[in-house]
Amino acid sequence: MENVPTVRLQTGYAMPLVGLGTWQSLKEEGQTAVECAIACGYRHIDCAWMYQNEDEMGKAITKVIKENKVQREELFITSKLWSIFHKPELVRTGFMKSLNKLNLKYLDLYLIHTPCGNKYVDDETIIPQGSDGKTLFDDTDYVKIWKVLEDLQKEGLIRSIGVSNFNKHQINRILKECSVPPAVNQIEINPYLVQKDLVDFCNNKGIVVTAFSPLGSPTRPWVSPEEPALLKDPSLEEIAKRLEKSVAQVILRYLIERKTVVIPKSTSPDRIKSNIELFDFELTKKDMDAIGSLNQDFRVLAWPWLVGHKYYPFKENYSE
Ligand SMILES: CC(C)(COP(=O)(O)OP(=O)(O)OC[C@H]1O[C@@H](n2cnc3c(N)ncnc32)[C@H](O)[C@@H]1OP(=O)(O)O)[C@@H](O)C(=O)NCCC(=O)NCCSN=O
Ligand SMILES: NC(=O)C1=CN([C@@H]2O[C@H](COP(=O)(O)OP(=O)(O)OC[C@H]3O[C@@H](n4cnc5c(N)ncnc54)[C@H](OP(=O)(O)O)[C@@H]3O)[C@@H](O)[C@H]2O)C=CC1
Repeated sequence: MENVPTVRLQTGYAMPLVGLGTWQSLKEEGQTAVECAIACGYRHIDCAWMYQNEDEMGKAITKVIKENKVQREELFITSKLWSIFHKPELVRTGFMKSLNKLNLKYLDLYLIHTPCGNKYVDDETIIPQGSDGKTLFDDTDYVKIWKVLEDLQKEGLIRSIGVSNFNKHQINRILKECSVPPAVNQIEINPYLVQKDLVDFCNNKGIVVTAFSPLGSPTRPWVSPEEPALLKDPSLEEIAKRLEKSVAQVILRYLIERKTVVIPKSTSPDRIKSNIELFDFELTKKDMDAIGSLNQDFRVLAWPWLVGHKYYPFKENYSE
Protein backbone atom coordinates (compact mmCIF):
# COMPACT_ATOMS: atom_id res chain seq x y z
CA MET A 1 0.00 0.00 0.00
CA GLU A 2 1.47 3.36 -1.04
CA ASN A 3 1.48 6.34 1.31
CA VAL A 4 -1.10 9.01 0.57
CA PRO A 5 0.63 12.20 -0.70
CA THR A 6 0.87 15.07 1.77
CA VAL A 7 0.95 18.85 1.72
CA ARG A 8 3.41 20.79 3.90
CA LEU A 9 1.77 23.22 6.34
CA GLN A 10 3.38 26.55 7.30
CA THR A 11 4.35 24.90 10.59
CA GLY A 12 6.50 22.39 8.70
CA TYR A 13 4.24 19.41 9.42
CA ALA A 14 2.93 17.20 6.60
CA MET A 15 -0.84 16.82 6.21
CA PRO A 16 -2.19 13.85 4.17
CA LEU A 17 -4.25 15.03 1.19
CA VAL A 18 -7.07 12.61 2.03
CA GLY A 19 -8.64 12.24 5.46
CA LEU A 20 -11.66 10.41 6.82
CA GLY A 21 -14.64 12.64 7.69
CA THR A 22 -16.45 11.60 10.87
CA TRP A 23 -19.57 13.75 11.18
CA GLN A 24 -22.59 11.38 11.50
CA SER A 25 -20.26 8.39 11.98
CA LEU A 26 -22.11 7.15 14.95
CA LYS A 27 -20.70 5.26 17.91
CA GLU A 28 -19.50 1.71 17.13
CA GLU A 29 -20.04 2.19 13.38
CA GLY A 30 -17.75 5.21 13.51
CA GLN A 31 -15.16 3.29 15.50
CA THR A 32 -15.11 0.46 12.94
CA ALA A 33 -14.90 3.01 10.13
CA VAL A 34 -11.69 4.49 11.57
CA GLU A 35 -10.13 1.03 11.96
CA CYS A 36 -11.12 0.16 8.39
CA ALA A 37 -9.72 3.48 7.10
CA ILE A 38 -6.36 2.90 8.78
CA ALA A 39 -6.22 -0.59 7.21
CA CYS A 40 -6.93 1.03 3.80
CA GLY A 41 -4.05 3.51 4.18
CA TYR A 42 -5.73 6.58 5.68
CA ARG A 43 -3.53 8.42 8.17
CA HIS A 44 -5.66 11.54 8.60
CA ILE A 45 -8.90 11.61 10.62
CA ASP A 46 -11.12 14.70 10.81
CA CYS A 47 -12.85 14.89 14.18
CA ALA A 48 -14.77 17.52 16.15
CA TRP A 49 -16.25 17.82 19.61
CA MET A 50 -19.54 18.77 17.93
CA TYR A 51 -19.84 15.33 16.29
CA GLN A 52 -20.31 13.75 19.74
CA ASN A 53 -18.32 10.67 18.79
CA GLU A 54 -14.78 11.55 19.88
CA ASP A 55 -14.90 8.80 22.55
CA GLU A 56 -15.32 6.20 19.82
CA MET A 57 -12.74 7.86 17.58
CA GLY A 58 -10.32 7.76 20.52
CA LYS A 59 -11.01 4.08 21.12
CA ALA A 60 -10.30 3.27 17.47
CA ILE A 61 -7.10 5.35 17.41
CA THR A 62 -5.87 3.76 20.66
CA LYS A 63 -6.64 0.27 19.30
CA VAL A 64 -4.78 0.66 15.99
CA ILE A 65 -1.75 2.10 17.79
CA LYS A 66 -1.81 -0.64 20.45
CA GLU A 67 -2.05 -3.32 17.76
CA ASN A 68 0.98 -1.77 16.01
CA LYS A 69 -1.00 -1.15 12.83
CA VAL A 70 0.30 2.39 12.90
CA GLN A 71 2.46 4.61 15.12
CA ARG A 72 1.04 7.79 16.67
CA GLU A 73 3.61 9.90 14.76
CA GLU A 74 2.24 8.60 11.44
CA LEU A 75 -1.27 9.81 12.19
CA PHE A 76 -2.69 13.27 11.52
CA ILE A 77 -5.59 13.93 13.88
CA THR A 78 -7.72 17.06 13.63
CA SER A 79 -10.35 18.32 16.04
CA LYS A 80 -12.32 21.55 16.36
CA LEU A 81 -13.35 23.94 19.10
CA TRP A 82 -17.15 24.04 19.20
CA SER A 83 -19.00 27.36 19.36
CA ILE A 84 -20.16 27.00 22.99
CA PHE A 85 -16.53 27.15 24.16
CA HIS A 86 -15.78 30.60 22.71
CA LYS A 87 -15.36 32.47 26.01
CA PRO A 88 -11.54 32.75 26.38
CA GLU A 89 -11.70 30.97 29.75
CA LEU A 90 -13.58 28.04 28.12
CA VAL A 91 -11.27 27.53 25.13
CA ARG A 92 -8.76 25.41 27.01
CA THR A 93 -11.62 23.41 28.59
CA GLY A 94 -13.15 22.71 25.18
CA PHE A 95 -9.78 21.68 23.78
CA MET A 96 -8.95 19.39 26.72
CA LYS A 97 -12.32 17.65 26.38
CA SER A 98 -11.44 16.66 22.80
CA LEU A 99 -7.84 15.74 23.63
CA ASN A 100 -8.99 13.49 26.51
CA LYS A 101 -11.81 11.86 24.55
CA LEU A 102 -9.41 11.14 21.69
CA ASN A 103 -6.98 9.75 24.28
CA LEU A 104 -4.06 11.67 22.80
CA LYS A 105 -1.19 13.74 24.17
CA TYR A 106 -1.28 16.25 21.32
CA LEU A 107 -3.41 17.08 18.28
CA ASP A 108 -1.91 17.56 14.84
CA LEU A 109 -4.40 20.26 13.96
CA TYR A 110 -6.98 22.16 16.01
CA LEU A 111 -9.46 24.47 14.31
CA ILE A 112 -11.91 27.10 15.48
CA HIS A 113 -15.01 25.33 14.08
CA THR A 114 -16.87 28.56 13.27
CA PRO A 115 -16.15 32.25 13.90
CA CYS A 116 -19.57 32.51 15.62
CA GLY A 117 -19.93 31.72 19.31
CA ASN A 118 -22.93 30.38 21.22
CA LYS A 119 -23.77 30.66 24.89
CA TYR A 120 -22.49 27.78 27.04
CA VAL A 121 -25.38 26.04 28.84
CA ASP A 122 -24.00 22.54 29.39
CA ASP A 123 -22.05 19.97 27.37
CA GLU A 124 -25.22 18.38 25.99
CA THR A 125 -26.64 21.63 24.62
CA ILE A 126 -24.85 21.91 21.31
CA ILE A 127 -27.00 24.63 19.78
CA PRO A 128 -28.54 26.54 22.72
CA GLN A 129 -31.90 28.22 22.24
CA GLY A 130 -33.84 30.70 24.37
CA SER A 131 -37.49 30.14 25.37
CA ASP A 132 -38.45 32.03 22.19
CA GLY A 133 -36.68 29.35 20.09
CA LYS A 134 -33.95 31.77 19.01
CA THR A 135 -30.31 30.64 19.11
CA LEU A 136 -28.37 32.11 22.01
CA PHE A 137 -25.27 33.87 20.68
CA ASP A 138 -21.93 34.66 22.30
CA ASP A 139 -20.10 37.56 20.63
CA THR A 140 -16.55 36.76 21.79
CA ASP A 141 -14.09 38.04 19.21
CA TYR A 142 -12.45 35.09 17.43
CA VAL A 143 -9.11 36.94 17.66
CA LYS A 144 -9.21 36.40 21.44
CA ILE A 145 -9.85 32.68 20.90
CA TRP A 146 -6.98 32.49 18.46
CA LYS A 147 -4.57 33.85 21.07
CA VAL A 148 -5.50 30.99 23.42
CA LEU A 149 -4.85 28.49 20.60
CA GLU A 150 -1.43 30.10 20.14
CA ASP A 151 -0.73 29.39 23.83
CA LEU A 152 -1.84 25.75 23.49
CA GLN A 153 0.43 25.40 20.47
CA LYS A 154 3.38 26.88 22.38
CA GLU A 155 2.78 24.35 25.16
CA GLY A 156 3.14 21.53 22.62
CA LEU A 157 -0.46 20.38 22.92
CA ILE A 158 -1.24 21.23 19.28
CA ARG A 159 1.14 21.08 16.31
CA SER A 160 -0.77 23.34 13.92
CA ILE A 161 -3.70 25.67 14.50
CA GLY A 162 -6.29 26.75 12.00
CA VAL A 163 -9.81 27.95 11.32
CA SER A 164 -12.97 26.65 9.71
CA ASN A 165 -15.80 28.50 8.00
CA PHE A 166 -13.80 31.76 8.12
CA ASN A 167 -14.11 34.32 5.32
CA LYS A 168 -11.31 36.49 3.87
CA HIS A 169 -11.96 39.44 6.17
CA GLN A 170 -11.81 37.22 9.26
CA ILE A 171 -8.58 35.55 8.15
CA ASN A 172 -7.03 38.94 7.41
CA ARG A 173 -7.79 40.08 10.95
CA ILE A 174 -5.98 37.06 12.38
CA LEU A 175 -3.04 37.67 10.05
CA LYS A 176 -2.84 41.32 11.12
CA GLU A 177 -3.58 41.07 14.85
CA CYS A 178 -1.98 37.75 15.89
CA SER A 179 1.49 36.21 15.76
CA VAL A 180 0.77 32.76 14.27
CA PRO A 181 -0.94 32.56 10.86
CA PRO A 182 -3.66 29.91 10.40
CA ALA A 183 -2.15 26.76 8.90
CA VAL A 184 -5.50 25.64 7.46
CA ASN A 185 -8.96 26.97 6.62
CA GLN A 186 -11.51 24.14 6.43
CA ILE A 187 -14.48 25.19 4.29
CA GLU A 188 -17.26 23.62 2.28
CA ILE A 189 -16.08 22.99 -1.30
CA ASN A 190 -17.42 20.71 -4.02
CA PRO A 191 -18.29 21.17 -7.70
CA TYR A 192 -21.55 22.94 -6.77
CA LEU A 193 -19.65 25.36 -4.45
CA VAL A 194 -16.21 25.83 -5.98
CA GLN A 195 -15.17 28.80 -3.76
CA LYS A 196 -12.55 30.04 -6.23
CA ASP A 197 -11.94 33.43 -4.54
CA LEU A 198 -11.49 32.06 -1.03
CA VAL A 199 -9.27 29.18 -2.19
CA ASP A 200 -7.07 31.60 -4.19
CA PHE A 201 -6.90 33.98 -1.22
CA CYS A 202 -5.85 31.20 1.18
CA ASN A 203 -3.31 29.78 -1.28
CA ASN A 204 -1.75 33.25 -1.70
CA LYS A 205 -1.36 33.52 2.07
CA GLY A 206 0.18 30.03 2.37
CA ILE A 207 -2.94 28.69 4.12
CA VAL A 208 -3.86 25.12 3.14
CA VAL A 209 -7.55 24.67 2.32
CA THR A 210 -9.47 21.57 3.38
CA ALA A 211 -12.68 20.81 1.49
CA PHE A 212 -15.49 19.60 3.76
CA SER A 213 -18.67 17.99 2.44
CA PRO A 214 -16.69 17.24 -0.74
CA LEU A 215 -19.39 14.85 -1.98
CA GLY A 216 -22.20 17.31 -1.26
CA SER A 217 -23.11 15.67 2.07
CA PRO A 218 -25.93 13.56 0.53
CA THR A 219 -27.19 12.28 3.91
CA ARG A 220 -27.33 15.60 5.76
CA PRO A 221 -30.42 15.48 8.01
CA TRP A 222 -32.09 18.49 6.35
CA VAL A 223 -31.63 17.31 2.72
CA SER A 224 -34.60 18.10 0.49
CA PRO A 225 -35.56 16.52 -2.90
CA GLU A 226 -35.60 19.99 -4.52
CA GLU A 227 -31.91 20.51 -3.79
CA PRO A 228 -29.26 19.59 -6.38
CA ALA A 229 -27.83 16.08 -5.92
CA LEU A 230 -24.13 16.26 -6.71
CA LEU A 231 -23.42 12.51 -6.87
CA LYS A 232 -26.14 12.17 -9.55
CA ASP A 233 -24.91 15.00 -11.75
CA PRO A 234 -25.04 13.83 -15.42
CA SER A 235 -21.79 15.62 -16.42
CA LEU A 236 -19.92 13.98 -13.56
CA GLU A 237 -21.49 10.63 -14.42
CA GLU A 238 -20.26 10.99 -18.01
CA ILE A 239 -16.67 11.75 -16.91
CA ALA A 240 -16.72 8.92 -14.36
CA LYS A 241 -17.98 6.41 -16.91
CA ARG A 242 -15.36 7.43 -19.45
CA LEU A 243 -12.53 7.15 -16.89
CA GLU A 244 -13.95 3.97 -15.33
CA LYS A 245 -14.03 5.65 -11.92
CA SER A 246 -16.87 6.43 -9.53
CA VAL A 247 -18.46 9.89 -9.48
CA ALA A 248 -17.08 10.30 -5.93
CA GLN A 249 -13.54 9.53 -7.14
CA VAL A 250 -13.85 12.09 -9.95
CA ILE A 251 -15.02 14.77 -7.50
CA LEU A 252 -12.28 14.00 -4.98
CA ARG A 253 -9.61 13.96 -7.71
CA TYR A 254 -10.92 17.32 -8.98
CA LEU A 255 -10.52 18.79 -5.49
CA ILE A 256 -7.03 17.35 -5.06
CA GLU A 257 -5.96 18.77 -8.43
CA ARG A 258 -7.14 22.14 -7.09
CA LYS A 259 -4.66 21.59 -4.24
CA THR A 260 -7.29 21.21 -1.55
CA VAL A 261 -7.25 18.47 1.08
CA VAL A 262 -10.37 16.25 1.04
CA ILE A 263 -12.12 14.60 3.99
CA PRO A 264 -14.95 12.43 2.61
CA LYS A 265 -17.04 10.73 5.29
CA SER A 266 -18.00 7.10 4.93
CA THR A 267 -18.75 4.19 7.21
CA SER A 268 -19.02 1.71 4.32
CA PRO A 269 -15.80 -0.36 3.92
CA ASP A 270 -16.03 -0.35 0.10
CA ARG A 271 -16.52 3.40 -0.09
CA ILE A 272 -13.84 4.12 2.52
CA LYS A 273 -11.44 2.12 0.32
CA SER A 274 -12.44 3.66 -3.01
CA ASN A 275 -12.43 7.23 -1.66
CA ILE A 276 -8.66 7.03 -1.16
CA GLU A 277 -7.91 5.42 -4.55
CA LEU A 278 -7.32 8.75 -6.25
CA PHE A 279 -3.68 8.68 -7.27
CA ASP A 280 -3.68 6.40 -10.31
CA PHE A 281 -5.46 8.81 -12.66
CA GLU A 282 -5.56 12.48 -13.64
CA LEU A 283 -8.18 14.81 -15.05
CA THR A 284 -7.55 16.73 -18.25
CA LYS A 285 -7.81 20.52 -18.25
CA LYS A 286 -11.03 20.11 -20.26
CA ASP A 287 -12.53 17.87 -17.56
CA MET A 288 -11.31 20.19 -14.78
CA ASP A 289 -12.92 23.18 -16.52
CA ALA A 290 -16.13 21.24 -17.13
CA ILE A 291 -16.35 20.26 -13.47
CA GLY A 292 -15.55 23.82 -12.34
CA SER A 293 -18.36 25.12 -14.57
CA LEU A 294 -20.92 23.13 -12.54
CA ASN A 295 -20.68 25.74 -9.77
CA GLN A 296 -24.07 26.89 -8.44
CA ASP A 297 -22.81 28.58 -5.24
CA PHE A 298 -25.05 26.06 -3.48
CA ARG A 299 -24.18 25.55 0.19
CA VAL A 300 -25.28 22.35 1.88
CA LEU A 301 -24.23 23.83 5.22
CA ALA A 302 -25.27 27.47 5.53
CA TRP A 303 -25.40 27.42 9.35
CA PRO A 304 -28.95 28.84 9.38
CA TRP A 305 -29.12 29.03 13.18
CA LEU A 306 -26.22 31.53 13.09
CA VAL A 307 -27.73 33.99 10.60
CA GLY A 308 -27.82 37.34 12.40
CA HIS A 309 -24.69 36.59 14.42
CA LYS A 310 -22.15 39.43 14.42
CA TYR A 311 -19.54 37.14 12.85
CA TYR A 312 -21.80 35.12 10.49
CA PRO A 313 -19.24 34.56 7.73
CA PHE A 314 -21.44 34.05 4.66
CA LYS A 315 -23.28 37.39 4.46
CA GLU A 316 -22.78 39.46 1.31
CA ASN A 317 -20.42 42.46 1.66
CA TYR A 318 -19.28 41.16 5.06
CA SER A 319 -18.15 43.79 7.53
CA GLU A 320 -17.84 43.85 11.32
C1 LIG B 1 -30.07 18.62 11.95
C2 LIG B 1 -30.38 18.46 13.44
C3 LIG B 1 -29.74 17.15 13.94
C4 LIG B 1 -31.91 18.44 13.57
O1 LIG B 1 -32.27 18.49 14.91
P1 LIG B 1 -33.80 18.65 15.39
O2 LIG B 1 -34.64 17.64 14.70
O3 LIG B 1 -33.79 18.68 16.88
O4 LIG B 1 -34.29 20.05 14.85
P2 LIG B 1 -33.65 21.47 14.96
O5 LIG B 1 -32.24 21.42 15.41
O6 LIG B 1 -34.61 22.33 15.71
O7 LIG B 1 -33.65 21.94 13.44
C5 LIG B 1 -34.69 22.81 12.99
C6 LIG B 1 -34.76 22.81 11.50
O8 LIG B 1 -33.53 23.27 10.90
C7 LIG B 1 -33.00 22.28 10.04
N1 LIG B 1 -31.55 22.34 10.07
C8 LIG B 1 -30.79 22.00 11.11
N2 LIG B 1 -29.52 22.18 10.81
C9 LIG B 1 -29.51 22.65 9.54
C10 LIG B 1 -28.49 23.04 8.68
N3 LIG B 1 -27.22 22.96 9.04
N4 LIG B 1 -28.82 23.51 7.45
C11 LIG B 1 -30.11 23.59 7.07
N5 LIG B 1 -31.14 23.24 7.85
C12 LIG B 1 -30.81 22.76 9.06
C13 LIG B 1 -33.57 21.01 10.60
O9 LIG B 1 -33.56 19.99 9.64
C14 LIG B 1 -34.98 21.48 10.93
O10 LIG B 1 -35.74 21.69 9.73
P3 LIG B 1 -37.34 21.57 9.70
O11 LIG B 1 -37.87 22.49 10.75
O12 LIG B 1 -37.64 20.16 9.97
O13 LIG B 1 -37.69 22.01 8.30
C15 LIG B 1 -29.82 19.65 14.22
O14 LIG B 1 -30.05 19.52 15.58
C16 LIG B 1 -28.37 19.86 14.12
O15 LIG B 1 -27.58 19.22 14.75
N6 LIG B 1 -28.06 20.82 13.30
C17 LIG B 1 -26.71 21.19 13.08
C18 LIG B 1 -26.07 20.19 12.22
C19 LIG B 1 -24.90 20.78 11.61
O16 LIG B 1 -25.03 21.56 10.70
N7 LIG B 1 -23.74 20.43 12.11
C20 LIG B 1 -22.54 20.88 11.62
C21 LIG B 1 -22.24 20.01 10.44
S1 LIG B 1 -20.92 19.04 10.66
N8 LIG B 1 -19.78 20.13 10.75
O17 LIG B 1 -18.77 20.11 11.07
N1 LIG C 1 -15.77 22.22 9.48
C1 LIG C 1 -17.06 22.07 9.28
O1 LIG C 1 -17.87 22.95 9.59
C2 LIG C 1 -17.56 20.81 8.68
C3 LIG C 1 -16.74 19.74 8.55
N2 LIG C 1 -17.21 18.57 7.99
C4 LIG C 1 -16.26 17.44 7.89
O2 LIG C 1 -16.24 17.01 6.53
C5 LIG C 1 -16.58 15.65 6.47
C6 LIG C 1 -17.24 15.31 5.15
O3 LIG C 1 -18.43 16.03 4.97
P1 LIG C 1 -19.89 15.39 5.10
O4 LIG C 1 -20.81 16.52 5.29
O5 LIG C 1 -19.87 14.30 6.07
O6 LIG C 1 -20.24 14.83 3.67
P2 LIG C 1 -19.52 14.12 2.43
O7 LIG C 1 -19.62 15.08 1.31
O8 LIG C 1 -18.22 13.56 2.81
O9 LIG C 1 -20.55 12.95 2.14
C7 LIG C 1 -20.68 11.89 3.03
C8 LIG C 1 -21.85 11.05 2.57
O10 LIG C 1 -21.58 10.50 1.29
C9 LIG C 1 -21.67 9.09 1.34
N3 LIG C 1 -20.52 8.57 0.57
C10 LIG C 1 -19.23 8.52 0.96
N4 LIG C 1 -18.46 8.01 0.00
C11 LIG C 1 -19.28 7.75 -1.04
C12 LIG C 1 -19.07 7.21 -2.32
N5 LIG C 1 -17.86 6.85 -2.73
N6 LIG C 1 -20.15 7.05 -3.14
C13 LIG C 1 -21.39 7.41 -2.73
N7 LIG C 1 -21.65 7.93 -1.50
C14 LIG C 1 -20.60 8.11 -0.67
C15 LIG C 1 -21.57 8.70 2.79
O11 LIG C 1 -22.36 7.55 3.05
P3 LIG C 1 -21.71 6.19 3.66
O12 LIG C 1 -21.16 6.55 5.01
O13 LIG C 1 -22.87 5.27 3.74
O14 LIG C 1 -20.66 5.77 2.69
C16 LIG C 1 -22.17 9.90 3.49
O15 LIG C 1 -23.55 9.79 3.54
C17 LIG C 1 -17.47 15.46 7.70
O16 LIG C 1 -17.71 14.13 7.99
C18 LIG C 1 -16.69 16.24 8.72
O17 LIG C 1 -15.59 15.49 9.18
C19 LIG C 1 -18.48 18.50 7.49
C20 LIG C 1 -19.34 19.54 7.62
C21 LIG C 1 -18.96 20.78 8.24
